[in-house]
Amino acid sequence: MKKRYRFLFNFIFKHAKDWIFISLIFNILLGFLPLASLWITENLVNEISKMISSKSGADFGPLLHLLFIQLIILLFSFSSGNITRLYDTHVAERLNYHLTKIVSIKAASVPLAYFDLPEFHHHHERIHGHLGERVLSPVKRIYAFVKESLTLFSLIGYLLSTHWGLSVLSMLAIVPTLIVQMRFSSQQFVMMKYQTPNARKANYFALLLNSREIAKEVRLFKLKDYFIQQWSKFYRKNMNEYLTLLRKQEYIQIGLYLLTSLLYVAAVVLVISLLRSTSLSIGAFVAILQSFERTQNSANSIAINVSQFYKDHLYITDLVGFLSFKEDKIIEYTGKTPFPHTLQKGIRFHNVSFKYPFSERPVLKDISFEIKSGEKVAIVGANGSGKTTLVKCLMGLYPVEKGQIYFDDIPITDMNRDDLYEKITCIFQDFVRFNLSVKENIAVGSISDINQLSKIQSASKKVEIHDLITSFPDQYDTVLGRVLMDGEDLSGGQWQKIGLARALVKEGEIYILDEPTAALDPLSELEVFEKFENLTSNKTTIFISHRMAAARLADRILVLKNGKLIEQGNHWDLISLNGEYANMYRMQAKWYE
Ligand SMILES: Nc1ncnc2c1ncn2[C@@H]1O[C@H](COP(=O)(O)OP(=O)(O)OP(=O)(O)O)[C@@H](O)[C@H]1O
Repeated sequence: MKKRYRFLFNFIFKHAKDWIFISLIFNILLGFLPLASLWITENLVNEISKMISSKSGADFGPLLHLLFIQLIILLFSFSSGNITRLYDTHVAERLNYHLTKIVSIKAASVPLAYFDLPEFHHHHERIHGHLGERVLSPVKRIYAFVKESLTLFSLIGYLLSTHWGLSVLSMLAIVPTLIVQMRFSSQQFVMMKYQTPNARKANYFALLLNSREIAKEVRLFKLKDYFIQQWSKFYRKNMNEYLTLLRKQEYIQIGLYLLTSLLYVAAVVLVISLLRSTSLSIGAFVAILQSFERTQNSANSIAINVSQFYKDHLYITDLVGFLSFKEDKIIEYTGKTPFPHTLQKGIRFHNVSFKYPFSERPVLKDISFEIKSGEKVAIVGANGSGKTTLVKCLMGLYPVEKGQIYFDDIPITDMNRDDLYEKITCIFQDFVRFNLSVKENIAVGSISDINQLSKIQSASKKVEIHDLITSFPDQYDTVLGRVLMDGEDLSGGQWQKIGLARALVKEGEIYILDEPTAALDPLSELEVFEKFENLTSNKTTIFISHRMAAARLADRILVLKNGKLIEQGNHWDLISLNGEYANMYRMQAKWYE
């Protein structure tokens, strides 16, 4: 509780200190406005009735005086809404900017394994949207509470000065309203929380229907009806539950209005009897009825604000929960040792075993091998044998469960993680095709070089994509993809060259290619690997491929099967071993006979 509100207060204080004070003063003034209004009404009505009943000439002086004050009050009351709305929106936008930034930085810095956790995604989804407004909301509610309480107590005081029964009647409606409204809010929030998984599924299907990437499949496989049906199933379930709750709440709300109206009628009866028995002025009569109505509005407003505050409180809990999201099962490397300037000995896996944090299935089983500095290694094996997982562990994206990985005898657990990412370059099989310019698409390999066009050009020349790029009217500023704007579309093979250029632009120590060449024909793939080997001649390279002809080029081949390293050696060693590799090689050789 404390932590949440410390965060909230510090955050708003840091970015909207002026708003905290100005808004409070404004609300205090607004809190007394209804009482001032009533005082004017009472006096105006009395003054007018005096004028009507007066037989001698009317004195307009006091009336004009009262009308002038009334004008000021009206002006303040009408314009206050616009001014506060504008000021609040201004501050909310400012907070939104800062919070969206904090949330995005958090999402981009958590361990990769968090993205395997549905709870992490649900959390993210719940706090999504209008962050500034929602963070400001609890403070606005407190201020509104202060404002309405001042109004309520000043008016109850006014009613009390006339008759205690009037204040009792007006207060009788407050308690049930307060309880019911608070209950409504918590029900709605609980519903939103448990509906998140279904809402995410509905959004996912809606996204599939709108996504450019899968537009081909949607048409070709006639998936439209199936996806709409799935979307509708999840959407309607949530919608029906929400509407049922809303209906129930509306019925209760009508019951509450009935109670309030009865209390109002009782108050009117009491005032009429007072008119008859005491010397109550006509102005006071009008003001009492107005103030009775106004206390009900204030009570309602207080109840809504308290109950909505509860909703806001749950939201803040979620937001702070997301910002401090931690899953104990997921360990992080927090070492400080820098990566060696140049790798001397190489990489060593020592009895490494691994299973994904939320799975019981072992993926890597007791793996040990060494890669010498500058060596070219290929990893082969059937689908799901653990090749990508092995390189993910090597890059420190997933911490290993048992065993150790060494870089020149420095354990990965001691290594500075950012330094490690800096020295290892990997192009994955599903590398991202950004809807950004060619220049950016290549420079993401080493984003600090975004303005070094000669470096970017040199990388693209090496992978022979420079000529194509310069044939575009905007050359390196040409946008790739057509989602954000009217850009150029590249073929699968051309994109892969962009991917390789991305790897080359970074001057790393270790280069990993995880099948980024899968879309190329076997001969082109072979060519790319040969070329890549030459371009990175003195660097350590690891490439994963299903094509044994490409693996032949490697100094050493590691063969994985069901998470175990079953063979290693060069092509001829493994052929003469006549094991798994030789088998795969012969099978593939047959395709080309
Ligand atoms: N994030 C994850 N969480 C849980 N299990 C995973 C995750 N990623 C991969 N796996 C599992 O780990 C096993 C090894 O997957 P991996 O991607 O390493 O195989 P691979 O040898 O690279 O396969 P392929 O040749 O098909 O790319 C698979 O059984 C896969 O289901």
